[in-house]
Amino acid sequence: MALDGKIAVVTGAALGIGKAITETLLQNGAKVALLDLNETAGKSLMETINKLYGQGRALFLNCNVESEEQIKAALQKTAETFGGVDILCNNAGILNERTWEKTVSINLVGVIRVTYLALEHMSKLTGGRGGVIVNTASMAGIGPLFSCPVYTATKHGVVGFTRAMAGASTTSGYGVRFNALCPSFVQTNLLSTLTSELGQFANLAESTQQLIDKMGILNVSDVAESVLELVTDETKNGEALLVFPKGKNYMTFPSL
Ligand SMILES: NC(=O)C1=CN([C@@H]2O[C@H](COP(=O)(O)OP(=O)(O)OC[C@H]3O[C@@H](n4cnc5c(N)ncnc54)[C@H](O)[C@@H]3O)[C@@H](O)[C@H]2O)C=CC1
Ligand SMILES: CCCCCC(=O)/C=C/C=C\C=C\C=C\[C@@H](O)[C@@H](O)CCCC(=O)O
Repeated sequence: MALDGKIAVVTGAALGIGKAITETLLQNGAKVALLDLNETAGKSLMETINKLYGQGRALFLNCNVESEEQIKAALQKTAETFGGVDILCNNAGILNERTWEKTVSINLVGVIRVTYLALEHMSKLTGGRGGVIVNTASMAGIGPLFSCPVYTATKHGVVGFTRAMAGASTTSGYGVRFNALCPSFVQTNLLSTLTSELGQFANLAESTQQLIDKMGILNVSDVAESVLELVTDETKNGEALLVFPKGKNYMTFPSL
């Protein structure tokens, strides 16, 4: 799938991995709607992008993925401004084991909410052109992180949702591919604030730090390059792409 003229929506686009995904999609010719609840960072990024890539390539929309109303409005505005939706990157996420219901609401329910509303614009069954959805899960969506059980559960949920939606799409004819991105540790705010967010599992911070030291830390641009692969390679559907500092590989699941 070539990206020239394609229209992408990225959630959690203002900072971290979402910002890098946005930049990579723009560098490859897409127009991007940046959805985030951080208005200051989002607007500033949009201004920088439009100076760098030309006016009208990016649109910031203040959108909390917990709000059905805000998601609907953001998708409608994207479709009206750019002319449809071809690519969705469900990337917004938090790690907080104290406010764990919020972690579930953003990381898992948010992905489902945005997906269902975006499919109204993307699915060939409802007048869309088809396209691709990439969900930012995590390596914690494949193997558990002991210091954050709820975060782990949400990411396992995202991987399962992605794989089931890929099958539903193929079987029903949405014309939309679904893939999950599963990076190991990445240098972002989420990682640097980790120890204060573990709640009752704070005693496990040290062993998690040992795991981080052992596995190493990715930079956001490596992760964004993997998103580009999942977006452009039309053979990929229902995949979970593991990304490590030393490389990447597609997860093989047992066939039941
Ligand atoms: N940093 C890491 O080590 C890893 C992160 N991930 C996942 O990558 C995704 C992005 O995380 P990072 O870039 O690391 O985090 P980050 O904290 O640097 O950036 C997250 C972005 O999402 C936005 N956001 C948060 N809640 C939101 C909401 N309710 N609605 C809309 N936007 C919201 C924030 O304002 C921010 O711009 C998350 O889903 C995270 O779980 C996955 C594997 C590793
Ligand atoms: C705790 C910080 C989470 C930061 C964001 C994120 O999603 C990063 C995930 C990175 C790697 C996950 C690896 C999981 C490995 C486990 O399945 C197992 O090998 C080790 C478990 C031991 C432990 O948690 O201490």
